[in-house]
Amino acid sequence: MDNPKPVHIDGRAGRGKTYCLYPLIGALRKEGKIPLISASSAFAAKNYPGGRTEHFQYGVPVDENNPFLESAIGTKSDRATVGPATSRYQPLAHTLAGIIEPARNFPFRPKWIFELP
Ligand SMILES: Nc1ncnc2c1ncn2[C@@H]1O[C@H](COP(=O)(O)OP(=O)(O)OP(=O)(O)O)[C@@H](O)[C@H]1O
Repeated sequence: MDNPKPVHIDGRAGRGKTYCLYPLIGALRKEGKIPLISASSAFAAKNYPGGRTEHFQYGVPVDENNPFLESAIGTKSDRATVGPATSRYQPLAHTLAGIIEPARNFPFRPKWIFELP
């Protein structure tokens, strides 16, 4: 927990992803940390207390004419280095950069990214 990295947890339905994350979320909350829990669908987000959809949590643009959900931040942009540099993560990277940079002295600093497909 002291050396955070993005963690991708994958697995077929019912294989224990939620079961694995619940104790981790609980441990982070017990330490006074604020895990931001989001999923690509509301159905999946509802599995987690406080879970939100990615488009709600990170302002992922939703545009039925643009299925690629690309933000204006380029993948090679400094602002995209916070998260994995793929178009899907650009809004997330943008949001995290916006939170982390001005908030160095603020206790609200996201550190771990658990990606659930
Ligand atoms: N290691 C385990 N030991 C005991 N029970 C487990 C374990 N892993 C999962 N389970 C149980 O299996 C069921 C399915 O697990 P879980 O909901 O975590 O799967 P999931 O991968 O998140 O599923 P989904 O993709 O449908 O959201 C749950 O009832 C959970 O309690």
